[in-house]
Amino acid sequence: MPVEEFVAGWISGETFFFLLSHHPQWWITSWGRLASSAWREGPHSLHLLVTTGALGLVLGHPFDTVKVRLQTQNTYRGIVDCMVKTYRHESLLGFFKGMSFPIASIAVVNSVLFGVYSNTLLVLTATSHQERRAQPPSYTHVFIAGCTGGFLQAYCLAPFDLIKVRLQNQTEPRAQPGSPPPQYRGPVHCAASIFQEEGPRGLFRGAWALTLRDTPTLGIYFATYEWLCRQSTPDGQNPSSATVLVAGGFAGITSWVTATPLDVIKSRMQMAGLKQREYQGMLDCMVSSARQEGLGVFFRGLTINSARAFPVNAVTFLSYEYLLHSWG
Ligand SMILES: CN(C)C(=N)NCCC[C@H](N)C(=O)O
Repeated sequence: MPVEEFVAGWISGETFFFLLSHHPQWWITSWGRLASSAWREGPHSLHLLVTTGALGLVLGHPFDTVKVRLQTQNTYRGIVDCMVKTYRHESLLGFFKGMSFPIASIAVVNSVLFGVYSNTLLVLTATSHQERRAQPPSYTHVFIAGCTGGFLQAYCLAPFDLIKVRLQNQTEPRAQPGSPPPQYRGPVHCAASIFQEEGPRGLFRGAWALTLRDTPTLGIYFATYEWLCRQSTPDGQNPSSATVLVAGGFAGITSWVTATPLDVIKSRMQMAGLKQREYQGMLDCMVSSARQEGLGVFFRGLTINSARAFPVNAVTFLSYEYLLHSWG
């Protein structure tokens, strides 16, 4: 099993926005050279990539917080209203609630996703990453491998995602003397409280909706990426950095557009019993949400999530591809 697929997934999971936050001209042209020279230069520069990559998640997190709040709370009239209210009541810090667990888990989650995807393709097509440009896999194989990666990553992601969503939904301002403290004091307290109150299964609340969200949409994610790369690359050649960025960005948007209805249900199931009413199950959540708020409820957070998905996934694919090429 090619271990480098997991390592590339790990590192690309940590490099979101790294170059966006430094020199925008670099990430279009020479991210590959930078990543491969970082690898050759050894652990020190890789460490630099990993730590600065965390900055990417920090920059993307405010968009995610607005998305989660729009999906689970009915107090906002739209993106701007949510931003203004969050800023007024909670200051800039409000946008960064629940960020530490995603930072801690992104490397694990992405290495499972990209590693399982790539190894499933290896099993299905008997071609390694290096051979795949000369002998491209069929879209059916790409789709199946993506679904398999999505299915397995969902289980790694579920507890981290639950804690993120619970913390993002705490709208209390920073603790003032005399004011009631928020329900959760931080991610560890949140995890411990859920564990104590509901047992280990409680940490997997919403996991079914998450699995149903990620299994087909990650198939779509990888198939879109492959299709866009092949459209703009001569046969047998590797796609250019610009192609990888654009294909990765659009793959992110396409998969999130298709994932949004179940993303809304997943977030609501994760909040059930707290700010939301309890649901009998996923179907009950879907039906009662649609009855009370109309079909538009299934597209809440779509715009802001698409804006976030393009840069995040463009850079993820670029770093993943180039790390693999620089080793191969
Ligand atoms: C539609 N889905 C679930 C995905 N495309 N997931 C894979 C990309 C996840 C990336 N860290 C992001 O947050 O966009």
